[in-house]
Amino acid sequence: LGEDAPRYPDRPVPDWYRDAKFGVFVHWGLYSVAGWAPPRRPGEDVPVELEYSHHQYAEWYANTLRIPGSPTAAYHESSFGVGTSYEDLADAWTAERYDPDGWMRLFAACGARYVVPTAKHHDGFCLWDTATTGFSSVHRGPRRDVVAELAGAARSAGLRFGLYYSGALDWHVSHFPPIRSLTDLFTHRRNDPAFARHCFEQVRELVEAHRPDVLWNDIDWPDSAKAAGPYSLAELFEHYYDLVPEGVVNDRWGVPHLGFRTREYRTETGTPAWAWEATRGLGASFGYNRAEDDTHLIDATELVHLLVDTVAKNGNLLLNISPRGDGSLPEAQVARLRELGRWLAAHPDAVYGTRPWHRHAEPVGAPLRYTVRPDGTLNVIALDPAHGDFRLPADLLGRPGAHWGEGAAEIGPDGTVVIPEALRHLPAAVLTLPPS
Ligand SMILES: C[C@@H]1N[C@H](CN)[C@@H](O)[C@H](O)[C@@H]1O
Repeated sequence: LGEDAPRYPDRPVPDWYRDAKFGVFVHWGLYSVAGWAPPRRPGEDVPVELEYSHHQYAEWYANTLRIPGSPTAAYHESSFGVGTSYEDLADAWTAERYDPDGWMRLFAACGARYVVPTAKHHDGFCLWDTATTGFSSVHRGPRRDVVAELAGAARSAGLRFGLYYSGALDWHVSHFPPIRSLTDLFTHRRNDPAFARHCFEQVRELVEAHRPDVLWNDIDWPDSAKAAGPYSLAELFEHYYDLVPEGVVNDRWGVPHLGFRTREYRTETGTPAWAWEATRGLGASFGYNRAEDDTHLIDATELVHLLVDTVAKNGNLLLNISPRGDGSLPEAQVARLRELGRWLAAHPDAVYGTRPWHRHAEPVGAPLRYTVRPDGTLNVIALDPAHGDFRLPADLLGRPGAHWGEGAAEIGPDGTVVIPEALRHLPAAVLTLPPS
């Protein structure tokens, strides 16, 4: 870094974030009106040359639509007619079933401790009362300050409130050809000072109006803001932390300052020492995709396993929900969220406030995950207990006081742990071992 490179703060990730473990991501925006992408089931892939023309992310609709011959271009014309542009959809966005309080009460009931809605995605449509553009939910479509309503509803529901911002891409103010490759993704974006100021001013509005507990930037930030000076990223971070002392940022700003690291539809292989967050949709898309059905969604048991595996590896899970354009929540997604919430409500001490053990799982043998409570109690979490009894690893043999929640656990001299019949239907059963 040159001598004029700005100095970035070195801040620990706040305990509230590390203790929270589970958040809900909300991708809701103009793209939710069309709400369509080529659906993709778990494990399905497309050849790399079709990666962007057949993008599975429905929130990429504005880009995919511009790729000649793409399925999205065909869907758009057949659904909205040849003369309708993506931006015309802004006036068709009524959000008549949008219920911010209902959303947040549901997320809190499902065990989320924080929520991160999109304030502006790559399409450039802003969901707050911004002075920087008329392309917003206040000036067009819903004619509502969505971010303000979500911030109030989240905090009334006892949730920490974060905001997603697309710092690298804003297709409303950029005039590049459509992104058709990973190379395009990093070249078809503005890095000029005018755009850097535009982004700075938008995020400053959001920070000053809503004091978001999380600033979740995506992909990168305009390069011209990475040197010291007015409208620089360093200045924005300083302003943010002054106003939000317990605030935290992610790792997608393109500078040597980060809070938690992010993994999108991926996980960590081991247990990193740093705080990180796994994020994914319930299906293959973050934005609502009407072409997805139950077979495209992760099932509830896998969801519990994903959360437990992530927490055992020192991570948080930021699970996305995709509201429809009218503001209603897809029932199949809500059902999975509620199922996860039921498991979490019955096993809060296995997750919230825990920290990793010295290993997250067993290299071979029983599918176990480990977390440690603040008092040193070890949670031995058996995934899929229906598969029956398992053997405790040698370093846990002989530790007294093993419990299954209410009752003492039966452990044979060879370490065989009998899973009570009453627990075998659960996505995961939690055996506790008192501090050694
Ligand atoms: C959380 C996801 N991040 C990607 C960029 N990696 C976005 O392109 C995508 O639309 C979604 O917002």
